[in-house]
Amino acid sequence: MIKEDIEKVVFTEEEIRAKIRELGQRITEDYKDAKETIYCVGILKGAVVFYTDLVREIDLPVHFDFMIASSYGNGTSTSGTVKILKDLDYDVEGKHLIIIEDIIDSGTTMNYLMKYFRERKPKSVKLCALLSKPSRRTVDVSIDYCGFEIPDEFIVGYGLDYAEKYRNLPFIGVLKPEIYA
Ligand SMILES: O=P(O)(O)OC[C@H]1O[C@H](OP(=O)(O)OP(=O)(O)O)[C@H](O)[C@@H]1O
Ligand code: HPA
Ligand SMILES: [Mg+2]
Repeated sequence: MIKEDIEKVVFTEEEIRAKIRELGQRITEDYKDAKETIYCVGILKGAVVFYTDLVREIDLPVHFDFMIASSYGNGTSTSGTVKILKDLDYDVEGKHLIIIEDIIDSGTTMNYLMKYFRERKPKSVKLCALLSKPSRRTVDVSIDYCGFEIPDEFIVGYGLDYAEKYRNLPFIGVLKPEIYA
């Protein structure tokens, strides 16, 4: 059972659900008068679970788009290089973009992607991240909608992986130290 590999639960399913409801309400309020289409851009794979729950809390018409970006490989720290494995499907010039991400850690991935999105000349671009580790930041990232700030601990679950495992845990937790051995 994968739950046996967890040392402690950091956020329960209920805590995550309540936070996502709050984020969805804030986004709905902020964009309720928007005339241009809103594109919700999920950064796969980590954001997939958060994305599907968050979009259902936004009470406005939105379009779906996704990028696949990877920089961690099988370790617990960034390789420093962001690989884009899938680009956006749509031309987003003049549109409102909401970038949906699971976690901002060193900031490497989002610092790189934000420049990339701005080059596409959207009408606006905002970032919504479920989790942020401010103490780990090596480059600047400004988060418009942040779920939880967390300390410097490697976490898994709710989309977040260690070596591709644990993404399907319904809560967020810290692994037992022997798992990394
Ligand atoms: O702020 P950073 O230090 O760049 O870390 C954050 C990024 O790292 C993880 O992705 P990863 O590269 O592991 O790919 P994944 O989304 O497929 O898990 C996570 O999903 C973020 O995209
Ligand atoms: O704490 C983390 N857990 C899983 N994936 C991650 N990618 C960046 N930080 C993390
Ligand atoms: Mg990711």
